[in-house]
Amino acid sequence: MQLPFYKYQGTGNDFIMVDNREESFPVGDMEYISFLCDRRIGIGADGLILLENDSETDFKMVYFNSDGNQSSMCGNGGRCLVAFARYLGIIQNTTTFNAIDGMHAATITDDNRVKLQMRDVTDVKEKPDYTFLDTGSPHHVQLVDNLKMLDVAKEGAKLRYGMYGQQGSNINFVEPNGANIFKVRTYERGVEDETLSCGTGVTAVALAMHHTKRTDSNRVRLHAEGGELEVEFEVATNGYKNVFLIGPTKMVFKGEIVCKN
Ligand SMILES: N[C@@H](CCC[C@H](N)C(=O)O)C(=O)O
Repeated sequence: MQLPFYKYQGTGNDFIMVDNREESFPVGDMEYISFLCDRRIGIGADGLILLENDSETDFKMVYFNSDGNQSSMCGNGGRCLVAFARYLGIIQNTTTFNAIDGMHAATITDDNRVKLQMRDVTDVKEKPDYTFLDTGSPHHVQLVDNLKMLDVAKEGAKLRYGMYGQQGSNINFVEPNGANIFKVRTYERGVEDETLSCGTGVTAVALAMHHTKRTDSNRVRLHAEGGELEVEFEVATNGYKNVFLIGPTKMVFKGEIVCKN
């Protein structure tokens, strides 16, 4: 087996990218996907993304977590896939593509960041200690005092399994860091560990901070462990619309998969 692959990262959330327009990738093989994402015996990544043909838009995004399961929307992965589509010559600086949560529009800005439209959010559940919302993937958002010292892998796993069971949720811990700026660390389901950044996660944090009146701005900066992202949005009658996730992406290497597992 000889299969070209590319590796991208967006604020430290890293992905194996495969151009699957000719349908050569073994899509149903979970074990193979988790092997490729394994950081010791495989390539290593938080997830694997296939770029496929789509009849309605420029391309289709098919996303797998590093455990090999196909999952819900990945914001950083979507941004990286837009950069990959431009690299492949499929698009120029604007695009629409289909993903598991519907159609997304995106633009590559003059400073080379990818601005990705996320789905509208209509249901924000505000609880005394946390907020829960779905920004394409499910997210628990919780304020903490000493984010730097928090054992995110341990505390995230406790909540992910304890509160949300087998289906799970991603868990975001947040600390305000100035006007309209928040520090975020995320435990990702499907990676079952802390990742350096989560795009749907920081989007959820920005909306949750606005909903709970910790910011009144509709443009919020988020400091993830792997870099800075911005989220813009408009308030709608029943939630949020025109939600955009903005940040850098980078191709870090390309190679060839030469074995099965
Ligand atoms: N890293 C992603 C989120 C990927 C999906 C998540 N692990 C899940 O299964 O819900 C992002 O950037 O949004």
